[in-house]
Amino acid sequence: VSYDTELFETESCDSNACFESLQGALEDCTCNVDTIDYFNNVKIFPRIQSLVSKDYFRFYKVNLKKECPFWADDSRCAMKYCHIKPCSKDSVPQYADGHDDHIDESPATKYLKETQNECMADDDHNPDLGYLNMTISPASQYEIAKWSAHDNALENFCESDDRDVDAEYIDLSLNPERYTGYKGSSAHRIWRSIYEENCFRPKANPYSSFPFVLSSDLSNMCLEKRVFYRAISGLHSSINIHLCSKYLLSEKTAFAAPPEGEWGANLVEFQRRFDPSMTFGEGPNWLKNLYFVYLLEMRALAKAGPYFEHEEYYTGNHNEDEETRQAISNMLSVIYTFPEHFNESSMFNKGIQAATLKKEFRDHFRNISRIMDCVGCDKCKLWGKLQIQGLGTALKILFSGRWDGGDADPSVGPLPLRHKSHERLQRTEIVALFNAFARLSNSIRELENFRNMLR
Ligand SMILES: Cc1cc2nc3c(=O)[nH]c(=O)nc-3n(C[C@H](O)[C@H](O)[C@H](O)COP(=O)(O)OP(=O)(O)OC[C@H]3O[C@@H](n4cnc5c(N)ncnc54)[C@H](O)[C@@H]3O)c2cc1C
Repeated sequence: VSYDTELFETESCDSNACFESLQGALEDCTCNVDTIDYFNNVKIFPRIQSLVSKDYFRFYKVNLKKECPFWADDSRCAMKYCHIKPCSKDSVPQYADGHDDHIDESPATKYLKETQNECMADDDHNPDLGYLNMTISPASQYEIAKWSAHDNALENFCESDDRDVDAEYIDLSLNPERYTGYKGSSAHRIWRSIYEENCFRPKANPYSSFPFVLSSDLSNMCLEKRVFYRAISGLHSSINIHLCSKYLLSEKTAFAAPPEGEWGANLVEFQRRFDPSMTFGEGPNWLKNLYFVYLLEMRALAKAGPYFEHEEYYTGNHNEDEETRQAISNMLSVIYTFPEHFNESSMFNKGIQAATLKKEFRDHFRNISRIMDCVGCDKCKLWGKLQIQGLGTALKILFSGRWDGGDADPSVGPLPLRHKSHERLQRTEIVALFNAFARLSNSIRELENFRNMLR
């Protein structure tokens, strides 16, 4: 299948085709799209959005300066107006020299082949739109210092970059996920590498370009590999829905535009990305994958519910901490009532191979989180890292085994809904999981807006 770029240059049709196919069963779970639409838009969306505006969830500690382990630093070499000539032979590490056709699978060279021609792609970046606002008020800084002291006193077993010297708190409310102008070969290299990390492509990639995986091939994959692909694809959809719903409609310099520029929903952009006629029929499947990853994360929240209900949510402000805990309990009580949770017990249970597959699953996911350090736009990197860490936390709850057993609640039928566990999560994991779920919830809500625009 070759990718016909002309398709993307045609005017978008005003058909409702992406929504016509976006209904009914989701596959790999018992649920359907309409059930989730109603449940999310009416019950979950208002609760989770209010929750993530609380201080505990508003500040996310992350290291955005980590070097990309796979290719020469993209953001530096692709920056507009950079006076140092980007990617001159001397500035590129020896392994990226481009003369060696030999490809090995060591991390540093794994994705190298594509990097070599792409460092000059200056037009793919707009530093203004990708600008990350690092402001934290002095009062917040003081409070945050107290949080760190509190957290450091706890035992921590998981590796994450919030302890790196370069890790910094970022106020998520100052940096909404929206259109940044990050596109072209640099963004494609990231997505391609991520899908390549999905060892789980059904066959050696026969496609000369996009799409990386055809949905018709998914039925040849085992459930675990399909779940992996669908989770990543669902996240991809969510990111792209956000950039369509918060699109830069007119620049600040345009006549009569507000000083910030005018931001809002761009239906043509949405259709270009999801209409079946523009995506080899794949768009509606990519949207279904969004619902799928939403179910996955919601199930993780339910499973670790007893733990979340009793976590401290420490910010030093006792009243706010208590409010946060109550808001979480309230949202979880709604989540517990969802009738058709994703059932992870059907995964990784087929004999000896299951353990190997599980390890592979985890390793591949870790690699994806490392690829996030290669994203060449700080704002995209921030939200990419957060959402991958959130999804990783959900997978850990579902599949590490550490949240199984205990006192599961048998009153809810064959799938024990919530499990007591003595495991703890780090602050960044909790912040990432709830914010990631809030992003997915917001995407499903935004789909409703696009659906209404097409009526
Ligand atoms: C981690 C990350 C975060 C980003 N964050 C932002 C952001 O905050 N704001 C912003 O404006 N841009 C962001 N981008 C860029 C954005 O995702 C697109 O890459 C960019 O807009 C170019 O879009 P495109 O139409 O060329 O297709 P892309 O989205 O780049 O996709 C490449 C190809 O993948 C296939 N594909 C598309 N969607 C799916 C799917 N859901 N499942 C499976 N396959 C799919 C298609 O064949 C498509 O042609 C981010 C990119 C990355 C990698």
